[in-house]
Amino acid sequence: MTDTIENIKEQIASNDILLYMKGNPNQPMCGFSARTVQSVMSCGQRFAYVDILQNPDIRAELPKYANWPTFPQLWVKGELIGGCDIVNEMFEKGELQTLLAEAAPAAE
Ligand SMILES: N[C@@H](CCC(=O)N[C@@H](CS)C(=O)NCC(=O)O)C(=O)O
Ligand code: FES
Repeated sequence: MTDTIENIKEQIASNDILLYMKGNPNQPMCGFSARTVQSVMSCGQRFAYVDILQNPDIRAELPKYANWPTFPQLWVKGELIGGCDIVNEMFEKGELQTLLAEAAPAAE
């Protein structure tokens, strides 16, 4: 359990844009994850993802660590932004684009 939390902390610390989702960006396994990854991809920044269906330990522990009960979860610069509803609302307002552009590492 502690290893899982350490692993989660490491993932969050080392990825400025990180999406915990069901399935992967090319093949989401749930409508909530599908809609969220669509918005994130539309912002055009590189992002990391973790498929929680392949990582049941993370699926079990992250909701407690994050104090957020469901997936997907979008984390930006070490902070939980939210799930499907929040991310899509931000996208529609144009806020997600700005947030991710500011978080993305400068192009190399
Ligand atoms: N309203 C939520 C919808 C997400 C949701 O309800 N996710 C459920 C079904 S995919 C979930 O993660 N359940 C816990 C689990 O499957 O581990 C959001 O905005 O993200
Ligand atoms: S897997 Fe059933 S609602 Fe997401």
